[in-house]
Amino acid sequence: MDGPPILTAMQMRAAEQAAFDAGTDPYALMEKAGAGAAEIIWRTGHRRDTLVLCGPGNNGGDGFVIARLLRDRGVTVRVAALGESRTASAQRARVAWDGPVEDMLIAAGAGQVVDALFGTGLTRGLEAPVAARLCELVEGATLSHAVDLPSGVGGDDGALLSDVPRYGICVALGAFKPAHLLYPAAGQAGRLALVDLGISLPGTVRRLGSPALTMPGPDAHKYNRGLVVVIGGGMAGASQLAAVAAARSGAGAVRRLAIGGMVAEPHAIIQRRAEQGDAVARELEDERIGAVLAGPGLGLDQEAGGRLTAALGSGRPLVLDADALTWAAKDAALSVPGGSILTPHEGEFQRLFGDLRGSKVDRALAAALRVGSVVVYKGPDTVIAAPDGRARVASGGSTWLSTAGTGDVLAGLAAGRLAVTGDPFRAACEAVWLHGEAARRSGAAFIADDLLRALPAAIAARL
Ligand SMILES: NC(=O)C1=CN([C@@H]2O[C@H](COP(=O)(O)OP(=O)(O)OC[C@H]3O[C@@H](n4cnc5c(N)ncnc54)[C@H](OP(=O)(O)O)[C@@H]3O)[C@@H](O)[C@H]2O)[C@@H](O)CC1
Ligand SMILES: Nc1ncnc2c1ncn2[C@@H]1O[C@H](COP(=O)(O)OP(=O)(O)O)[C@@H](O)[C@H]1O
Ligand SMILES: [K+]
Repeated sequence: MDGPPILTAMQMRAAEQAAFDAGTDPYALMEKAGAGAAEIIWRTGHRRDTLVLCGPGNNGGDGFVIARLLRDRGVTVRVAALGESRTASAQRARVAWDGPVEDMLIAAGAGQVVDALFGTGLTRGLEAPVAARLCELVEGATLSHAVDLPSGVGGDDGALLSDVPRYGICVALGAFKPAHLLYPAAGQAGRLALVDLGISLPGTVRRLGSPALTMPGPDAHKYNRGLVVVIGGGMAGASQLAAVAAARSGAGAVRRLAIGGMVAEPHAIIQRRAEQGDAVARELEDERIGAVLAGPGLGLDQEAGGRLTAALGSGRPLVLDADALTWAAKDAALSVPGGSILTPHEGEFQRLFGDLRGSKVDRALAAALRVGSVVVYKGPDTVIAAPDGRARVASGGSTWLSTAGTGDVLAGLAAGRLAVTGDPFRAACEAVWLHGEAARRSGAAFIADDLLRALPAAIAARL
């Protein structure tokens, strides 16, 4: 579940400084970063003629190292710079490159372009002529690499500070930065590669890794594998999708509390009628219940509010999604019990938490702290945040997920994994991973129901 760390520029500088304080030579670190990047560029580009663009800071210094090492392997390399090198390490790397240095603004293109203009030191957008020339050169190349970051993105929040071209590969140095995973920058970075610089890094914010799941033990029975209750409402299909997802996530038993007519299949879902809050409250007295899901298809009428109130007061572990989040945003009396899982999309997040500051990771962490619960802030870049400061980011998954009902499936998965594990953060991480993996396995133009069918294979892949 723990993918590689994600560091802001300030955290990256602190980690590098700690390494320098412990005796690492700054220039040796630049050589190591440049060598790692050159290796990746060599493996993908081979002998393609190459233009390396070098900026004034250490990112440019990496570029000079890359240029030298590619040339040493027999690649035809040209270097074009944007001004003089301003740091001691970059100046040293520039001297070690003993070939000519062209002016970036007038240099001709090449089959392969390496952007080492700016990395974590970018403080503002590129000047318009520089951004325009960068776009022309990168878009005119067959293969393009961004060194550490695409020049022009806000490394800490993934914003585009000026026009940014789309790269083939982005080689992150030392650690991923938020912009590698957060949109819109993540959409321009292309395929991600990571160079390990061997320095010690903080690990509270990480890329979401694949979970280690386990089979039920020989002592397993339906009630000790996790009992989930899904509270239904006017839109039966939504709570049914969630209920089946919970069942397919590995839970032992799933009950769906329906209003009106029952959904017949699959027969494994236990359907019970509970329209009023008091009927729901009675259903939730069962102490074996490991998770209650409220929200998908719940409704916004008065009876729906009564059913939600019963869930919030049940004392059972909760997953709140969709209409439950809309209720919580508009009715201050409906406070969210700590230790829950909330799964808002962008609109629900805005309604619940308003305009928080910072990157999507910062906003998710602030929201988690405010409600004392795990927040799954959904989207093409989904951030899972815990009140203790941990966060995981899942990005670059199937964009076919942008179809109705996939959020209901995710909420059901979160409830199922919560009942199985009893740990809200772990459950949310496992649910997001399984959801993304089921989408990957479902190919193109799938619908939410198809994700349900892909879940057993997604789980089997992690046993
Ligand atoms: N620390 C290390 O030892 C290691 C670091 N590593 C590498 O260093 C990179 C970070 O290096 P960095 O901090 O030197 O910043 P970098 O991104 O090169 O740019 C800063 C320069 O650009 C300037 N500038 C900013 N914005 C601008 C704009 N819009 N238009 C024009 N100029 C602008 C800014 O000057 P300013 O005008 O803001 O004073 C400054 O001169 C990191 O991403 C990684 O690649 C690796 O080698 C591993 C070892
Ligand atoms: N463009 C996208 N790329 C990847 N995943 C997406 C994209 N759009 C939505 N998703 C994912 O699909 C799901 C949609 O959930 P939600 O918006 O609640 O939809 P619904 O309410 O219709 O079920 C979330 O898990 C979200 O992260
Ligand atoms: K760069």
